[in-house]
Amino acid sequence: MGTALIYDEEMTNYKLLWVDPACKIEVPERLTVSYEALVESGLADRCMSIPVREATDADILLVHSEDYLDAVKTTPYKTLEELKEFTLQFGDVYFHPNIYHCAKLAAGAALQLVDSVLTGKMRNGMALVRPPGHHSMCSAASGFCVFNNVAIAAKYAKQKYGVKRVLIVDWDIHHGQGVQYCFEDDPSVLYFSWHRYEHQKYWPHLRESDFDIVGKEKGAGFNINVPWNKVGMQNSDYLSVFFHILLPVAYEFSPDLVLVCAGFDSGIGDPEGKMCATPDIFAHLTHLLMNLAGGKVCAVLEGGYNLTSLAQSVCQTVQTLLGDPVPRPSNLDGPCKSALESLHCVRSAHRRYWSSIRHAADLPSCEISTKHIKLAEDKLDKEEEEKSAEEEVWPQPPKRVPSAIRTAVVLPEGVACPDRCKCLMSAEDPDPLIANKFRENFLKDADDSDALTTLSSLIALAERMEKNEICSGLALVRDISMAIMCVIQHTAAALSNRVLVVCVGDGKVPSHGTDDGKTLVVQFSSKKSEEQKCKYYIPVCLKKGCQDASGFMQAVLGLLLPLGYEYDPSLVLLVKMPDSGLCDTVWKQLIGLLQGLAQGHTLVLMQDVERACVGPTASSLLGDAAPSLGQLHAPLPEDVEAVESLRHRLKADWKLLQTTAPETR
Ligand SMILES: NCCCNCCCCCC(=O)CS
Ligand SMILES: [Zn+2]
Repeated sequence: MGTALIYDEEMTNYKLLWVDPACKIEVPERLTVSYEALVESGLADRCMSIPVREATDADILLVHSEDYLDAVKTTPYKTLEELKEFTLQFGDVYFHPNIYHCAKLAAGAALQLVDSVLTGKMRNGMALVRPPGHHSMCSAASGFCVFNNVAIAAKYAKQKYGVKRVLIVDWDIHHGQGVQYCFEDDPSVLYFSWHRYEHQKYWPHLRESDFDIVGKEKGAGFNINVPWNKVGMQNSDYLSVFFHILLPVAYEFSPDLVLVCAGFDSGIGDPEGKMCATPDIFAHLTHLLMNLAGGKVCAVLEGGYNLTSLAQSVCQTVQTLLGDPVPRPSNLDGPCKSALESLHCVRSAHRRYWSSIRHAADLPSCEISTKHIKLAEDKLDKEEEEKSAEEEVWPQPPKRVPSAIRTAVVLPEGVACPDRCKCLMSAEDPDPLIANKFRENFLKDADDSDALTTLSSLIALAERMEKNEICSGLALVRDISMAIMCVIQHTAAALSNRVLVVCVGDGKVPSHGTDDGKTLVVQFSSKKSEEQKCKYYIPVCLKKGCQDASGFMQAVLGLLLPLGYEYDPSLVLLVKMPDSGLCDTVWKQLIGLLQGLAQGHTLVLMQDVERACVGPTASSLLGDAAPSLGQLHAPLPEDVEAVESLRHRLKADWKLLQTTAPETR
């Protein structure tokens, strides 16, 4: 199954017909530059183009009132003066004779995308639409939005396909208040939004956009607001919120469908957002969502007003939906103080609803109250306009060239090569020099020619991954620790290399290279390790080892991913120790998530008895979405304690582990 792309140039055929400074940025070119960038980069051709359709009245009435729909229906026949008059009843939006038609196409595009994914025709997809939707409400247009495309899509998915739980991730820089109002008492739709807020000083200046608004009645806990109280937020800030709020809750919620209010005004250079996150961050945000709901992710364009930044961010998102490896997360230097305060506030507001963040520290009541400096809005907006917007510049996103071979395997005799994989067995005798080195350093039994063959194939695989000829690999070996040593020593030889070694299960893991940081070892096991712990050797002791999905996933999302992203390895060596107790679905989730690192260069080592695991492992390495884990129960208190105490001990060295602002004395 492929990636759907839904776009129709008819949606460019409306624009602002009068002077209105607040609306002048919402131009037809937003859509043309996005689509043309996809065509130019060859990404459009790799997608399946799905036609738009007009949303029907019934579709629109899933969210909007009849009065509102009837009123909007009159706009095509209005004169310019009547359109201006009609517009005055709403805020920061404009009407045009053709905008009703385009609004029906935008909503219809989202529904076509949902149909393609929920019928199983497509794996995931993106709809490039305007007008955007997330600000529009039951009976009102707002913030350039006429119909709430994503809210309609969520209602439609539940009604037509019986979808039980929908996750809406709104990474646009504005609060989608229309979505919040639509689902605030609905526990079947989890709405997550971050947004520029500045303690209510920023548009739309709503008290209900703050972190303490969590949803109503049965919907309490299913509305997550992350206010950014300063501009200039960077990649680290966004990733920290994913690792420590969105992902733990999303995995606990276990959605059947993920809808993204994909606004790119949260990217660098945008005049509205004034943030500093670079376009490649959207590759990571998309990737981190792609193992939820069995990969059923539907992204619908919302905002984005810097045409360069917008086009690059759209390409980063679509290329990730297509399954291409994501760029390395360069120089993440940890979340800023203001982001940590927001993180702390949101986690403490939601800890009572979600067991995955139950342990979050409570808010000291005095601090960080939701300061509402209600200043005169027009004064503020004017201030905003006056400041000269210095042109932001940022580097081109790195080229993301998929390897010729996605996954290669090194298997013992008699183990079938999984389909879509390349089997590597060095037929010719290994280079005598290397063979001797192996004999001296690794082989217990010098004449063990099998081991020699396996090791030389393994190194050949690692070398071809380094050259990006092969993206990921899987090897079945008899002696796991020998294989680990061999790969680490080989890889460490190249100066710029850093290897993240992730071990699941008990067993001795070589600590070679952890003293100088060339290697970072994270081992999940049920045994306390007596090994001296240092910054680069992190044993994670879980009560049931890797058998309890909740505890394990909490450790992966809140500990392993932040560490891995901050460490930014060139290779991930993922080792499944014998009898790790890890079930296939959790194993596949782990493989899927770790491919966000090292441009997807994941090398999996398993004991040669694990033949049954070759197929499932290969499937995940090939980019197939991992099956959903189902709703996760509360992690064991011991596991929460273990992960929390590790995080507290390590956060001085690893800034992405922080979830609260450092004590300000
Ligand atoms: N520049 C400061 C004034 C704020 N103007 C807000 C205009 C509505 C934005 C809505 C939007 O972008 C949809 S994603
Ligand atoms: Zn926006």
